[in-house]
Amino acid sequence: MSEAPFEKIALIGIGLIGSSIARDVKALGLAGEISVSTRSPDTLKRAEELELGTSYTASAAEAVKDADLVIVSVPVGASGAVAEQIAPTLRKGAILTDVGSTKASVIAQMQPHVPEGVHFIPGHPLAGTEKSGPDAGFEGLFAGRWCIFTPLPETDRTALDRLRGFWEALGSRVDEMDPQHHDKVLAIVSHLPHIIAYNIVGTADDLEAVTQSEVIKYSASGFRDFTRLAASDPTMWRDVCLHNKDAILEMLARFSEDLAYLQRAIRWGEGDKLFDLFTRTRTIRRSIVEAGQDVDEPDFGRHGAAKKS
Ligand SMILES: NC(=O)C1=CN([C@@H]2O[C@H](COP(=O)(O)OP(=O)(O)OC[C@H]3O[C@@H](n4cnc5c(N)ncnc54)[C@H](O)[C@@H]3O)[C@@H](O)[C@H]2O)C=CC1
Ligand SMILES: O=C(O)C(=O)Cc1ccc(O)cc1
Repeated sequence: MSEAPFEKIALIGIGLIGSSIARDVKALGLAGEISVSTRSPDTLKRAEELELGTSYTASAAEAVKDADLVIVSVPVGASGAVAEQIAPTLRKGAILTDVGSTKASVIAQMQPHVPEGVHFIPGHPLAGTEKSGPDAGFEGLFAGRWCIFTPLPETDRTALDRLRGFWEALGSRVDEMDPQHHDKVLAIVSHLPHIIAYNIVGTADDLEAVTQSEVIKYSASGFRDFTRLAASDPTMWRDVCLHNKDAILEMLARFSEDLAYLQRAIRWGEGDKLFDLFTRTRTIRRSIVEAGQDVDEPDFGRHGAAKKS
């Protein structure tokens, strides 16, 4: 029998992302042991019922002992506290990574606690859903999706290649980026769409002239797409907003300017302006579909692509 690439993987946080990683690690035999730790006793119990790991503990410090790979999958606002808890028991030579949706803030919170000899490689898989908790995870979530690393200048290349191999085994494609650039890119492609969704659904809920039951009864598919995003985890998205504040505010300012342009064009009946914008945006959608990034298409990236050699 061939040896697993990692002796022991510690998963700190076992919600949608942590539990999806656990399912893949198990299915693909990537670790000899999987220790699971999370703050909430109910979640830890559920992870055990789902047999996501080989050991379970409420103590993150206990979980990381002897682990050669530690993956922190908690809301970004909790990353600093987790790093502080695990610092004293991290094994020398271990790889420490995370999956947080913002990177500059996670680095600022975690790096000061990382002991000498531990390889800290911040990461972000661009894969997920609006659901949360250990039951929401599934095998193959990361297949065909990007995982972005935002390594520090001093990051050890051998450790980085090892972590790259891990994500590639899960079926992901890996890219590297500067953390500030990551935060700007994600602000427009992920954070703003969620904020817009929360806002439009909130606006619909606040209307006096249209009842809530009418919104539900007549919701067209466009509105339904927004409600899916607006059902995303409130803790996670509160943290994303607070921890990528500058980039989000910058993108929101641009968005508001462009919205004012549209508003003006509608007010003054400038159909050509509307038509030109709507034509330009169509090509973006077509490029996404052509690049194979349209995961809403049935069966894309969901069924065992990670298992293909
Ligand atoms: N949900 C998504 O689609 C994606 C989320 N992410 C990022 O992944 C991370 C985890 O997100 P999800 O798995 O979706 O969240 P989740 O809500 O499903 O799970 C979060 C886990 O963290 C634990 N936790 C919370 N605070 C903690 C603390 N202080 N100490 C220890 N454990 C704690 C919870 O008990 C739970 O096990 C977040 O940083 C998020 O930004 C990244 C890509 C996609
Ligand atoms: O559910 C969706 O459409 C998402 O966009 C999931 C998602 C949420 C947060 C991330 O940092 C990455 C992916």
